[in-house]
Amino acid sequence: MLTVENANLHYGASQALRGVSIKAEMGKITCVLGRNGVGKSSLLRAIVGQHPLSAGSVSFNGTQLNGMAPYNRARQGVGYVPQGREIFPLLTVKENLETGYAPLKRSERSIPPEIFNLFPVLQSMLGRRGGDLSGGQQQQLAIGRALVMRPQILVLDEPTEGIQPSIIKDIGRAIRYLRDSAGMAILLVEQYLDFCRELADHVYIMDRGEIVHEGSAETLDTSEARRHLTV
Ligand SMILES: Nc1ncnc2c1ncn2[C@@H]1O[C@H](COP(=O)(O)OP(=O)(O)OP(=O)(O)O)[C@@H](O)[C@H]1O
Repeated sequence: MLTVENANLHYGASQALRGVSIKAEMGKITCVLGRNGVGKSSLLRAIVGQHPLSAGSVSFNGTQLNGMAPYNRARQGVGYVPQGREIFPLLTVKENLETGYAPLKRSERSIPPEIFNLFPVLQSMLGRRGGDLSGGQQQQLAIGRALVMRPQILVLDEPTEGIQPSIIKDIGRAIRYLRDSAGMAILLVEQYLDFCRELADHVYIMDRGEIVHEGSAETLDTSEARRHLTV
């Protein structure tokens, strides 16, 4: 289980997270909903080690991650799909996937065939440049790259952003498969309420750097959620 406790995060004098506590259980999909600028990406950056917390803690399956470099968090099993996907446009699809090898030992460096079962388009485009792929294909590539290191938790930053509905369905299916077959923990942040409701087991709503609501996806009060999602 991933546990974030009483997390504060600052950019200079401006505070982006205020006492945030969340949990993401193994074999469950946890979604943090919130509109633009409420601190969702900051929370994920703190979890993967791209920005330090000014107070609070992050732990995964009992190991404290605070102060640990991002590549060591990856070795602990934390996989990350950043907002905007961050695909290398001039590298091929295969080379982009191979960048996921970095935290692995030499003997472990292979692309799990499961990635191509989840996203067949990646296999058919292995030799194409990342920059030639559509936004949806790039999102599938970014998820594939994170899976190369065989994570135990997958952390995704707005996986539906700017993506056509058919590919959103494929991504939802892949996320469910990872939860059900591998017992992976999935933590995703989203603004897209329906995607979150259909997919998540547990939902948090974030507003202005704070968690303002928490509960199971089934009991989520959608009008309350929408109130926090509209400006
Ligand atoms: N590098 C930075 N330097 C200064 N302020 C930042 C930085 N990154 C984010 N912020 C500010 O921190 C707050 C939270 O931003 P964050 O990106 O975490 O929100 P978000 O909910 O992920 O929004 P979005 O969906 O737009 O990414 C915002 O007010 C934002 O302007």
